[in-house]
Amino acid sequence: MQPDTHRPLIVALISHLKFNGGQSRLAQTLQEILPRYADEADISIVESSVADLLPTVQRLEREREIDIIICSGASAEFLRKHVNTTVLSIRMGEYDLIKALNLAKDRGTKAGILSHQRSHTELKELASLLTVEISEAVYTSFEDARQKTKALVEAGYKVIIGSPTAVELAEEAGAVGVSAINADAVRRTLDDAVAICRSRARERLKNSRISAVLRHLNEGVMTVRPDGRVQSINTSMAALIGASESEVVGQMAQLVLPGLAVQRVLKTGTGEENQLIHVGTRKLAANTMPIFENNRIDGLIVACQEINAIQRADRRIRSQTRPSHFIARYEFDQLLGEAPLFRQAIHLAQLYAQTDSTVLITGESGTGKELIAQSIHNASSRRQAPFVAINCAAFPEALLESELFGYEEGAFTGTRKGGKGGLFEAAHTGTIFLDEIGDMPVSLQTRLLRVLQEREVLRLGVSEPTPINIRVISATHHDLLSGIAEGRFREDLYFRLNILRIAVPSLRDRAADIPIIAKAIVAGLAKGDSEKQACAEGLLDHLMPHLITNTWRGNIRELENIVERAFLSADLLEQADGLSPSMETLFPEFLGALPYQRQQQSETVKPGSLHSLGRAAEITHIRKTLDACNGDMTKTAETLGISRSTLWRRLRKDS
Ligand SMILES: Nc1ncnc2c1ncn2[C@@H]1O[C@H](COP(=O)(O)OP(=O)(O)OP(=O)(O)O)[C@@H](O)[C@H]1O
Repeated sequence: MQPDTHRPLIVALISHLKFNGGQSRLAQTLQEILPRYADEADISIVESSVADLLPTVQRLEREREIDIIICSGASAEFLRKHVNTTVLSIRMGEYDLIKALNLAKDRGTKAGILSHQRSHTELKELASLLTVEISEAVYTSFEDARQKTKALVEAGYKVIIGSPTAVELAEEAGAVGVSAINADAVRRTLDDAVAICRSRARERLKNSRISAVLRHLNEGVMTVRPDGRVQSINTSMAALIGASESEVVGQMAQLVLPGLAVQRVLKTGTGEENQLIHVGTRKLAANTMPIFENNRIDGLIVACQEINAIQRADRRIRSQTRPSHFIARYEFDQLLGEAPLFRQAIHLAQLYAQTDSTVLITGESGTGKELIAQSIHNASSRRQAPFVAINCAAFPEALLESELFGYEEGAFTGTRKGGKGGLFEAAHTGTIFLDEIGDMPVSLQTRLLRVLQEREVLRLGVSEPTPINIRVISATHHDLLSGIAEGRFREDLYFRLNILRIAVPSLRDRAADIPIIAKAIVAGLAKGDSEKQACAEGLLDHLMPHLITNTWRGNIRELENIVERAFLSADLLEQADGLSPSMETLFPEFLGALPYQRQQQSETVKPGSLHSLGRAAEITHIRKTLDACNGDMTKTAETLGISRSTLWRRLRKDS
């Protein structure tokens, strides 16, 4: 912002009926008081004949901008009508009048007072104090002043008090003129003029601050006068409408921004927000607000933004404020595995990433379905947008519904103030990953189908849908076709989801990858500690034959657990105090007397069988862990080393 370097110019104008070019007494006295204003303003004393008044001022105005002109009564009145510069009239004060009346008294005559426009009511009392007979005549123009002076003189008032012009008129009429406009009166008026200049400087500073703010706003701003015409625009608005300020100032705002609610807001005084208007090929959102001055509408302020810019900002803000769990961390090259079956699945996923179609990923739990979904998102054109994953098996139906669709405040008891957007809305412009889709309750499947068909989402308790732009990737370890046959899964939804399909092989089906993955997990855990790494790798070598047999039914999540255990146990087995645990105790699922073997899902468990006892012990353990974790499913799953969905499934089977 530029500093205010403006130095005000005040012109003290002394007018004379007859002016011969010399310097009047008043001008001389004024000259003496000028130094006191040196810090505030330039003051120029100008004398002129009444006849030359206007050309003189016009000449001065051409030379330099005049801030204020001060001059006496009728001259001030005359100038105000003809020039734009502010004109202050030098008024006689009571003290000036007393001095003038004293003079008249000394001359022993009645005194006539010529006042411009306003009569001095206090004069009568003053006159009685001074024992001078007075008569006041109020005039409005030079000619009027001349007539009134003449009349006073004819009525025996031989002293006429008034402005320098009145003095001349008195002398012209054969009376004595006494000027009531002395240096004091001019000084008072100069003080007023300087105060006005100061307040204008403050106003200018305020305005330049506001203009600086408006100039730097990205929003286009336009101010509109009460008559609906453009008063000003900032540079952003000029760019939006493709016209310069000088081209639009003074035009009807409605022509500049067609369809803008100018007249309506001026009439009602109620602002209108987010009005959609078209300027050429541009779509703008306009906010039109009334400006009130003393309770009256004094114009409008219009703020516009290009819709595209709003959407870009919205995307940027959303991505910056996106919770960390709405970000896909994995990329294809982070997925481990060389087995042809796995590589084929990845190749397919890479191809699908180039499209925007719905993908269904099938495979056993823990095979890496979510990682593949994340990698597809990160390789797709939506990579900058959110990746929102939800496990449909991990929530009770009502909670899953509100999580997915969101709700309006008051839609049900316990709603959050202001409502809450669901995950579909959170995934807008990005990808939603619906894990364990086969576990989604049928009622929600119907709502999901509507979202997929209409591409809009309806929050609970709301009738107005919100349009969304999302890619859907779903995953399941279930056989959805048997779900359809059993009435647990909607066939039409299956066809909607099953457009592109990826089958992720289980670890059993790519056993050759087990050592590769196990090694990578160890390296990750060792964090550069090569001794520890070698130790754990040695231990894993012992376990590897058991891991790669077809009897071990674990997938990568289970492999991670075992490798972590091996990594932590390697130290223990090294201890030479005879207390080190045996391999059998550490890895009972492979080496123990009662090996834990995962049951095939299809396998039925006969009550009373060894398996059913194992299941009962497992459930008891799960429940105990759940209690210890205060019901926190995530913590419980972590402690047990299983996924939330597996935990949920186990608990459901138990209930
Ligand atoms: N190819 C891979 N390379 C490295 N790690 C993998 C790979 N696939 C999966 N993982 C790891 O295995 C674990 C399980 O992966 P993920 O959650 O993607 O499986 P999922 O099939 O989605 O499981 P669920 O059906 O239980 O949700 C994760 O910790 C992941 O890091």
